[in-house]
Amino acid sequence: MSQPTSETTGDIVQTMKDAQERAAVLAQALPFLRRYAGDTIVVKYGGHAMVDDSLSNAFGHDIALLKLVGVNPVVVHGGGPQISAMLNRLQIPSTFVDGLRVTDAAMVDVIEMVLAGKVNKQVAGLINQAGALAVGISGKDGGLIAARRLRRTVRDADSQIEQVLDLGFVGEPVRIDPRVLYALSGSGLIPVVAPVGIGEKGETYNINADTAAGAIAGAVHATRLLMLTDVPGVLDENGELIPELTAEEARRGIASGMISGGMIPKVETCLEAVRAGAKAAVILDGRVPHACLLELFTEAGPGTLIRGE
Ligand SMILES: Nc1ncnc2c1ncn2[C@@H]1O[C@H](COP(=O)(O)OP(=O)(O)O)[C@@H](O)[C@H]1O
Ligand SMILES: CC(=O)N[C@@H](CCC(=O)OP(=O)(O)O)C(=O)O
Repeated sequence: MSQPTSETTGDIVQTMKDAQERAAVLAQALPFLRRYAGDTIVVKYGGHAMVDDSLSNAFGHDIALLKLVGVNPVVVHGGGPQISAMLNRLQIPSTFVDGLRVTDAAMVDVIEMVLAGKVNKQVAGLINQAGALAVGISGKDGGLIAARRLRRTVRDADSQIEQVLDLGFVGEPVRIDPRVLYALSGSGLIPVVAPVGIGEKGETYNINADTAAGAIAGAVHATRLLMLTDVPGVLDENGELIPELTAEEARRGIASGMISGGMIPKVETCLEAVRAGAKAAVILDGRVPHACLLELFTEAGPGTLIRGE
């Protein structure tokens, strides 16, 4: 009988070590698996995160795994870059106010096609390919997101007169009817929601995906709202990650300018979600592979946690 060479012995030792490390990670996850069993976790999946194939596949696997271990994930996706690409092809220019795309009647048709069509099916497909069953719907299905025209006001610096801005068919959720989510989740399926809402007269509204995810997380009393973004979380003046932020600290951070730009609506959405009924919200780095699993099932919890007051 031939003796294994030292190289193959080394390989075997390494394989055993890898397996032991994996087993240790699984064992560490057990208390977290118990903690979240049967809970609803809302995950906001942004359009930028979708363009990297290996990250997208890891995301699909994470969501499928959550369902398999007894958690009820609800995915709310964005699609800003995908909408911009289609509008560019159609030579329709976009303008943004405070990160919101000003949306006229012609644009809202294109936006609904992109969000509730291509992107919605693509995200559901990622999860399906990972072995779970996801169903793509829009906020118009089952009356999930009743919306109205968003009213934005700005104050003129000189005259101090307030002006109402017309953002067209940009909507804000007024009522969430979660029955369609419960029906799907209760049947072993994973709802994947496009952030499109329906108005009183049947008109369609384009809703910022963060806002839609926050409203849904509040309405279903989600245990966690996970907001995947392109930074490690909320950073302080020195660029260090803030692991936990109270509502008061968040308000001070916005007032001082420490929290600015796109992070303002994100933090405000988290505050609104916990006010409305979510237990906590986490802003975390979607560029890290398996960010959702790391957040939920390890001590490391890599992002910024925002709890209710
Ligand atoms: N204190 C802060 N901590 C982290 N990011 C911040 C902070 N203040 C402003 N930002 C900016 O907010 C951005 C995240 O918001 P946004 O670009 O709208 O995210 P997304 O496209 O994922 O929705 C970060 O890339 C960063 O440039
Ligand atoms: C009103 C508004 O701005 N709606 C967004 C909807 C998509 C979105 O929010 O996508 P991300 O999460 O990928 O940015 C838009 O038109 O781009």
